[in-house]
Amino acid sequence: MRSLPNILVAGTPGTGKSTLAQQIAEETGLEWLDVSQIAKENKCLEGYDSTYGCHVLNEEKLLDEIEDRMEEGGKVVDYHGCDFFPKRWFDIIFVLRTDNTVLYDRLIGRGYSGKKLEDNVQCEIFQTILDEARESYSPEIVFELPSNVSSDMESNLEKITQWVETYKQNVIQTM
Ligand SMILES: Nc1ncnc2c1ncn2[C@@H]1O[C@H](COP(=O)(O)OP(=O)(O)O)[C@@H](O)[C@H]1O
Repeated sequence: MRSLPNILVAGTPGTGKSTLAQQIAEETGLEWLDVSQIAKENKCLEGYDSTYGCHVLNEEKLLDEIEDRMEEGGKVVDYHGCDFFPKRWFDIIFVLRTDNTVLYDRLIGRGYSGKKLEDNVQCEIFQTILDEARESYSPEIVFELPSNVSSDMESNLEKITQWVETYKQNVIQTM
């Protein structure tokens, strides 16, 4: 058991991952690894996908980049995909879920349109990320959390903070 847990926050773009991950870090003292930023800074992005208007992630390079920090424990990672991370890295996975109409408005607000908008809303409708998480990790460590309104965010933060506290207590008891 790691002395501090690693948490993955997954979900379709716009479901609130980076907002929640930052709040978890502030509240619990765990360190937020901003994977998108780390990928940019360390040249882990290559090629350009014109349909989605984004760069293609070199997953192996990103994993090498964050491996040492992940092995230390005490990290919060947020990313839309979750199947390419080593299974051993995470103690718990939260998948944020947002109603399609709410998500649609958030993505429009972010400037998404056309196929990029449609595909992301469909990804949420078909619970693609939740299925991916359940297939990639033990289902008992994968939790689905609603993320429609700000009170959802607050209650998610409270639950996760409580979980981290319980984890720390269990570590102390097993020492
Ligand atoms: N539960 C929520 N209630 C209200 N607004 C939210 C909620 N979750 C996210 N948002 C808003 O939606 C937008 C996208 O959130 P963000 O954290 O960037 O999503 P992601 O990292 O999943 O792409 C932000 O403007 C954020 O404030």
